[in-house]
Parts: sequence; C-alpha cells; structure tokens
Amino acid sequence: MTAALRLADTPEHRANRGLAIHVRGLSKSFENGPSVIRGLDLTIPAGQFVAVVGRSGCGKSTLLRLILGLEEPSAGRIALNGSEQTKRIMFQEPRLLPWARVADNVAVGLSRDIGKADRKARALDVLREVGLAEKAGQWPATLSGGQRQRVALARALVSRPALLALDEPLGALDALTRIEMQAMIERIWEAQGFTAILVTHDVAEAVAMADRILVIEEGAIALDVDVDVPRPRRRGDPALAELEGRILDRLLRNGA
Ligand SMILES: Nc1ncnc2c1ncn2[C@@H]1O[C@H](COP(=O)(O)OP(=O)(O)OP(=O)(O)O)[C@@H](O)[C@H]1O
Repeated sequence: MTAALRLADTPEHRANRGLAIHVRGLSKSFENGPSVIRGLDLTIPAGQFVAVVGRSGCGKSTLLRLILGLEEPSAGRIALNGSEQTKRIMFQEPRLLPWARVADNVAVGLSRDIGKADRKARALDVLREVGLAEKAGQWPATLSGGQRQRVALARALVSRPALLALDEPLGALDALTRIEMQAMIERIWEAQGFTAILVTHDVAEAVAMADRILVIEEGAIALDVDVDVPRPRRRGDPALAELEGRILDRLLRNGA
C-alpha cells in the first residue's frame, strides 16, 4: 500500500486532512423562483461525517452543490478551511465513460498534471481499496451495478479529496450491496480523514454512517442531531433504531 492510502485514523489526522465548512446566512433561489435555501447557518468541523436528510425537494442537493461551489449563493457566505482543498462528488449513477477501461475511468479523477505511470499506479491503489483491482483492465459495460458504483467511488477518492460529497450514492443498489458499500465508505472515511457529506433518503443509512444528522425542511435546518454511538456500529443497535424513529417521526410530521 502506498503512503497516499496509508491507514492513519487518529482524530488529529482527521482534523488535518478534512475541510472545515462554515456557512452563514446562506440563501438560494433560482430565476425569480422562491428561496430553495433560506438563511441557513452551518458549521462542519474538519473530518466530520454529516448526513443530510429531508423530504424530496427540500433543498438537500442544492445545499450540497452550493458547498461544493457548483452553484452560486443568492445571499450569504460559505468558507472552506483546510490545508487541502480538493472536493469530489459521487452521484446515484456512476457516470462512467463507456469507452474507457476501469483504471482510466478512475484516473479521470486526477489532475492532468500527473504523469501516465503515476496515474496508473494511483488508480490501481484506489481500485485495490474498493476491492476491484482485478477489474482494472475491463470495460464498464462488463461490470455489475454495484461494481460500477465502486469504480465511481474510486474515481472520487483517487485525488485524496479533503471533502467528499455523496448525493444519494447508494440509492440504486440492492439492499446487501448497499450495506456492504456503506461499510466500505465508512472504513475509507475513517482511514483517510476527509470531511464527508451524505445526502440520503434512507434514514437507517444516515444513522448507521454519520457522526451527525441534519434534517432539512424548506431550505433550513429543522433538526441537527449527533449520533453518539461508537464505531464500529452494530445493525439493530437500539440506540440507532431509536434515533432513526425520532428522525422519521419528524419527517412524517412535517409532511402531514
Ligand atoms: N437548477 C435549478 N433550477 C430551478 N430550480 C431548481 C434547480 N435546482 C433545484 N431546483 C429546485 O429547488 C428545489 C430543491 O431541489 P433539490 O434538488 O435541492 O431538492 P432535494 O431535497 O435534493 O430533492 P430530492 O430528494 O428529490 O433529490 C426543488 O423545488 C427544485 O425544483
């Protein structure tokens, strides 16, 4: 394993690697429409794993895109602080290039300044991390849906981002693959120390993976809860189930 992917899971490592995020008075509206994000304040410490849940259309993806700089705020401020500034996002669909082999798809996540041999070595390293080293030379069309999402994860991680945004990345997977990938993402996050923001519709996934859960209602934070359950977490842990129930109650009440 290279130094780049060395396991180093101390809290200091996390604080040094991740981006801290400070959001103040953030608002966003699209072309004379109503505000999608409304005066939102949020601080995320470096290395924290935050899950964002909320009803469809409440503004989760818009918030993520604003934090990544993919959308301009209508008002307010977003500051990202950290020694490294690389940000990456992973979506529900893998969005692979069908004409490029798996390793080349992964290397797309690297800066163009990096030479060919180094690109290949880094792509192989991260493919090993996601358990797909033996597929490096294959075409995306020959992979299963879960394997394609692992390639997408490898592409997001190959540049060693300080912030990883996950926009419902496991939503299209079967239940078992989904649980396996949750564990894989959690393990890599623990090892690498980036800040993670996960948008998900699955409240059980949010409580299983995150340090903290934000419930968004109408573009503002309606609930902000810490998940005080040590890792590794056990599925079916009563404390997780209780928290999941509390969050679901809140979401259902809001829709009534
Ligand atoms: N580029 C855009 N132009 C106009 N309206 C937009 C744009 N992007 C998002 N919106 C609107 O902003 C609102 C919030 O959208 P967003 O995608 O952030 O919601 P979400 O909570 O992520 O929803 P879902 O859970 O269904 O993915 C929606 O009403 C949507 O129609």
